[in-house]
Amino acid sequence: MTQMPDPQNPIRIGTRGSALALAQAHETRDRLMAAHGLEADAFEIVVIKTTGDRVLDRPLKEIGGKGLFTREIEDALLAREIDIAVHSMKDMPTLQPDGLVIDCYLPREDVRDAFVSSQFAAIAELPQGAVVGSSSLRRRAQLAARRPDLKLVEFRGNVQTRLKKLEDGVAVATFLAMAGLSRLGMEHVARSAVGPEEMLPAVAQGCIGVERRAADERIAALLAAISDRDSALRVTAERAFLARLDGSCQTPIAGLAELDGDRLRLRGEILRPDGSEVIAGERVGPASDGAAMGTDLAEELRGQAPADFFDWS
Ligand SMILES: NCc1[nH]cc(CCC(=O)O)c1CC(=O)O
Repeated sequence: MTQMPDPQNPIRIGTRGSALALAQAHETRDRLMAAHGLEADAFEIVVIKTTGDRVLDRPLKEIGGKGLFTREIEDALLAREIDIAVHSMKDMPTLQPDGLVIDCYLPREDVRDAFVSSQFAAIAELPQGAVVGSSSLRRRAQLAARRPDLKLVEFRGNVQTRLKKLEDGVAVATFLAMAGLSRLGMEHVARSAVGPEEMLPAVAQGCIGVERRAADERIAALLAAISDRDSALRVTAERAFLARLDGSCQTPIAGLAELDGDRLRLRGEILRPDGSEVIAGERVGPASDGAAMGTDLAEELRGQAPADFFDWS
């Protein structure tokens, strides 16, 4: 029989310390409590600082390397300092270290980006030459592709920091994930949601994934009860697409899978960082073929990309 957690031997949930990360860790804990009839004292939330949290003064692409927001948390899992790790799947490398797996995905939040501005209601309203803040390679490239007139400035930091920069007039608009805002109870900050036709979201945007030690059967059984099948199917397709394209985190990539019954529609897009070229495509097929569709779509887009498309240096 599976040994249930108790206050003497709590399940240790590893997470980053940002307000959003903590909200996601609490959501995971609450779902586990509800699924297994446990009290909050059966869990302990362990905050772990990552390189991405520490280095705030440089653009992410300069700090470079994969797993900027995840490596220290995975190390803690492997060292048995925590039992599960809660992640924004958007920030996760496509491969997990030996000994770790992610096979639990929570029901997905809104996948769209939010347009945030006190003066303007949507991208189309931005005047010629307006200054927009974003440090996301994808959002910057997508915006530049649509609106080459806009001026883009770096905008690092958590939601509160970025809103403060807007207030201070560093830029007139920025973008945040709708999912992050709604998990923080800050939906009101979004002036409008940007549809996937206008801005295809990042792979796995809005999806929380729970990582564990592959050999930990007790935790596997606990997590199975809260794993969402639709999220898993969609994120599997999107991450297969990403995995086949990836390499550096220097290539702007977007991808979104949606389910209609058992049919999965996967859209994908790669861009030049300056938005001067966008290569997009889609696949539709049975949901169980998501991974193959992702790989296949990635191959198609790679096939259309000029030889220099993936070297940015
Ligand atoms: N890169 C940071 C990050 N990772 C996940 C989210 C939002 C929540 C999500 O997409 O699940 C954010 C912030 C943002 O893009 O506004």
